[in-house]
Amino acid sequence: MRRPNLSLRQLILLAVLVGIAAPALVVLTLSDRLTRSSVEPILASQRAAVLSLASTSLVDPLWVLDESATKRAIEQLLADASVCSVSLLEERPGAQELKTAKCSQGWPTVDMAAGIKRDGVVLGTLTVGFDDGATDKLVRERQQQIVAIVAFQVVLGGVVILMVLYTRLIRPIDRLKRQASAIAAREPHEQGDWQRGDELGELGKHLNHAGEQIDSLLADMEAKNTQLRQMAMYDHLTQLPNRTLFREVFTHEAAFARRHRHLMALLFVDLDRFKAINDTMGHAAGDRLLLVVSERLRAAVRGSDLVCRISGDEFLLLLRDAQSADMVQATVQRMLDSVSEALELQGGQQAQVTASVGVALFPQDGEDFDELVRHADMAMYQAKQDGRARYAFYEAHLDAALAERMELERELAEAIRGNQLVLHYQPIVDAATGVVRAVEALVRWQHPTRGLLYPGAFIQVAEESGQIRELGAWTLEAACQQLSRWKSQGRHPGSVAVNLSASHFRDQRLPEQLHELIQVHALAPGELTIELTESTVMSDSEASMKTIHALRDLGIELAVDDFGTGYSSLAYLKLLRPKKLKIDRSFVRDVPGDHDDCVLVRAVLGLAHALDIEVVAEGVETEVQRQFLLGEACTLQQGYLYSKPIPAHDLALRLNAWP
Ligand SMILES: Nc1nc2c(ncn2[C@@H]2O[C@@H]3COP(=O)(O)O[C@H]4[C@@H](O)[C@H](n5cnc6c(=O)[nH]c(N)nc65)O[C@@H]4COP(=O)(O)O[C@H]3[C@H]2O)c(=O)[nH]1
Repeated sequence: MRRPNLSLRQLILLAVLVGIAAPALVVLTLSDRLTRSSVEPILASQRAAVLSLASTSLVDPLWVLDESATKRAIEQLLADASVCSVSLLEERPGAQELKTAKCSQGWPTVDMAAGIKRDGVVLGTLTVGFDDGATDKLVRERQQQIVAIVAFQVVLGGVVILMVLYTRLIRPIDRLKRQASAIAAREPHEQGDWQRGDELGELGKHLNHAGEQIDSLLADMEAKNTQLRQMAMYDHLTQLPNRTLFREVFTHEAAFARRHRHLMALLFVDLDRFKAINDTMGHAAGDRLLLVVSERLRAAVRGSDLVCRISGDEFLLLLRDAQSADMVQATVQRMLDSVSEALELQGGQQAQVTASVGVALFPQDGEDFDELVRHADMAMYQAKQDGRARYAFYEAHLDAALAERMELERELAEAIRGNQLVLHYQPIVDAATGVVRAVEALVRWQHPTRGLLYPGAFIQVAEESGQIRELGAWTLEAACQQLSRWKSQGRHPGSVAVNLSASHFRDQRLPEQLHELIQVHALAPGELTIELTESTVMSDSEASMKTIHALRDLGIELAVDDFGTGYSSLAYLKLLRPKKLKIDRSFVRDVPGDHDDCVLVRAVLGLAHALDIEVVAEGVETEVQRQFLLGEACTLQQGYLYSKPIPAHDLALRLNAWP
């Protein structure tokens, strides 16, 4: 059976009512019987006493037959309030029964009789009719008293119990309930003042404590939630929205723009050569630069436009109400100008960075976020291809070629990290003796689907995407490791040459890194040759020269690669003082048949000998070329005539065979 759903207050009230009123009712119900049972013996003994007294008072008058005294005694008896009627029957012969009554006919009476005796002689019988209505009256009076007492008890008991229960139980429980509800509903609530030492006081104190803990947990959770939301939706460095939030806002705005036929522009901004700046100036400087750039981007657009950072040096911007392509163009140009202004980094370092921007318009260049971002990304690539520090609008025909190129970049990043790169080695031989003097490490990419790729297929991509630094680091590590392994196997190929490109030389930390590498692999500095091209030295010559000098100071050898193909500056050659010059194979290819090439080779050899620089002829494919070069005292030669670049394992077998 379901219990009625009563509140505590109702239940207590009910309990009090039942607990107090029920006994009272029982008392009242039984009071008639109880009163009667207590009153009746009293009345009976009173009546017996009256009867006995009356019969005693009649003894003498009856003995002496004094009629008047008998009457007086009977009248006296009749005067008693409890007596209704008196009847006297004398025992003497001829005596008449004497009957007197004062109550009306039919009045309830209780008749009691007693014999009147003297010296054992029965003189008569006295019968007294006692008023039975007196019993009821007495019982009623008693009952009224009981009712009054019970009522007083019920009221007083009820009031006292209810007051105590209300002040000591119901009210505190109400307070506890309110406090607990406020805690549960996470409403602001005050601590209860629980001074009392009973169970409710204890409970109140526990609730206060629990409330405090819940408040602090909630505050903690709130703070964590805010932090998580901040982390999930905003970039931690610049505090700009991140891609997730940008996508949300874009989706919302796109629906609005579609309804109101507004034009929106999505801008993909990528900083040019940021990675190089980050690597050369350090990460703190890179972070500061990103902060300044993000400020500039924000300032260049309207407050209602959205700027977000999606990764290292990439930003997305949403121009909500673009109005026209011309307006977008003006905004983007303003933005590019602002970004490229010189800025001061910590410690007064000056820096300058430019950005390439790709623009895709909504809805014409893409219906959804991913498509639009992809197209803006492609347009940004186009801007990079066009020479950086500029913008390009997405055009449908960009798709195929750029997508392929971007895919290649992504794959290359995976390749560098996923160990898909391998080094092949090509010996540099003393043509007079056939002894291997050195090996050049040349990188290959073991592509998972396209087979072995040669540097021509990916070095430029690595250069342009900034991945060349990572690739170079990998090559240096792998080459040094290999040389060290050969050495430990007793097969020393002289030294190993590694190609590094211009951006490596802009990094002032390169000497330190190479020094560490040499130490780790227990190589002598002279066992590592760095090949660089003339154009490397020419670009950003001041910074590169600093690095080059530091390398030379370390004892690391330098070789100028492809000599003769760049803007050969003799002044630089003097400054560089490389250990080796490598005559480009385009000059070797046609010797001795081509007179000009022969003159050029001789000139280079003459110059190098004068400056005490060794010369390596590249691309030697034929015996005739070998003989010609030997005849010109160019003994160090490299080319297919001796060996193509081959895997380390194959080269080791060859080294066994060579003197
Ligand atoms: N036709 C012909 N070619 C010959 C002959 N002997 C050698 N070669 C090729 O000439 C290139 C010599 O390397 P390089 O001038 O440093 O030119 C290299 C170098 O500038 C660059 N490269 C290679 N590996 C790396 C690397 O690890 N880092 C960087 N930054 N560049 C690299 O890629 C260029 C091309 O490398 P590869 O394709 O391996 O091409 C190699 C080699 O296979 C020959 O007798 N005839």
